[in-house]
Amino acid sequence: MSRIELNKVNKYYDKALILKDVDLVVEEGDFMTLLGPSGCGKTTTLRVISGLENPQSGTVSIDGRVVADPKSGRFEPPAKRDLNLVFQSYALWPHMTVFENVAFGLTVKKVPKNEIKTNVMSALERMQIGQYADRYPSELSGGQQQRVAIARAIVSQPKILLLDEPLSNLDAKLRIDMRAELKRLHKELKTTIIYVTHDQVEALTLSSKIAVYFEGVLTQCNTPSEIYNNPATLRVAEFIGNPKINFLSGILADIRDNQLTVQCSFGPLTCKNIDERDNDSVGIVSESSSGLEVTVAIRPEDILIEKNEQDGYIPCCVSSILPAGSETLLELELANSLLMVKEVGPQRFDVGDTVWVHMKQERMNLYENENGTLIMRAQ
Ligand SMILES: Nc1ncnc2c1ncn2[C@@H]1O[C@H](COP(=O)(O)OP(=O)(O)OP(=O)(O)O)[C@@H](O)[C@H]1O
Repeated sequence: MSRIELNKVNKYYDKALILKDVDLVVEEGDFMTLLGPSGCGKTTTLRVISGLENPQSGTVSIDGRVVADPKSGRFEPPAKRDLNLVFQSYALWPHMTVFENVAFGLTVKKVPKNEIKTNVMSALERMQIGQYADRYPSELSGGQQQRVAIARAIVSQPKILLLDEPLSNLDAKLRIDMRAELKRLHKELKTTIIYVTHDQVEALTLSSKIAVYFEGVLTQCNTPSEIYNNPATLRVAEFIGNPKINFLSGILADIRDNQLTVQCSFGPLTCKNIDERDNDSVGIVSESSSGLEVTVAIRPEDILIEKNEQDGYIPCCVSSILPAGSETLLELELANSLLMVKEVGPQRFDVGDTVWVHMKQERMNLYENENGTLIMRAQ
């Protein structure tokens, strides 16, 4: 187990600034996922942590030991950082058997032969590929090769495992199987894992923490449930969740008696006032905020839908229906907005129906339009 800390890390490739003042703490035993769109700097962060790249400024520390600090010229090479990196491409040696591939690092370190055998077989068994020890990589499926790559990374029992999109070459079913195996592996080995993906489902399923990046800026780092329920910015809210979160824009109209009213094109929406909530990271909504242009964000599963008129419900028209087995997605027209609603269970409505919706007050997040930041969080 190990703790990793990045402090104000800036990384340039040529003149392009790729990582911008990145502060990131990965606690011992964390399964930290770096999540973000293509090109946002996830792999670069892994490379800086591993020592394959040196930042131009800022520091990288492992267990309190500074391993990179351009200011003082300190730079510890990858081999001394007690970590292992698995790339998206498995990079197995084609002329070596599975056993030899996994044993390679230990052989180079001149570990005694019987110890190598025990450790390699234990890593292969852990990845459930012991029976393939004598095969060559070309005789294995993509998923099996991926397991060999992970076995090779864990055989030396590194304190830190860095995984760069390790499941991206697998088909959908294998990805799900391998996710479960990675989760089990993390639980068993208790290694600190830093995992790169642009697949949000993977991130939400596997991680103890998620760091969301956009264009080299670390925008939010928190638990999967906090990232999902209380995204720090409109951009994080839009990026996380499938189907996408609903945004309803309006003007902050009234703040009183712990009630906050946003005037939207279809009428007023009432949310609970921040006074009832205690989170320092959220901006304060005061009476002087009246008139502010804001966006209410609410997830499709947090909207109740009824066939008949109900007190406090808003009428909408069903514009499209997407049945998806155990759930149904409905697109509703609400004034000039479209609202996506997720209903568990079979389809109850038809296109053209008038339905009545209720948005759960306690599930609404409120963002200031000007800078896109969260000013009032859902509970
Ligand atoms: N060796 C390099 N030289 C120059 N630019 C690079 C180099 N490596 C990466 N970049 C650029 O740095 C940016 C961040 O790349 P990085 O690989 O960290 O992104 P990523 O978030 O991992 O993306 P992806 O999800 O597509 O793998 C990209 O714009 C990329 O083109």
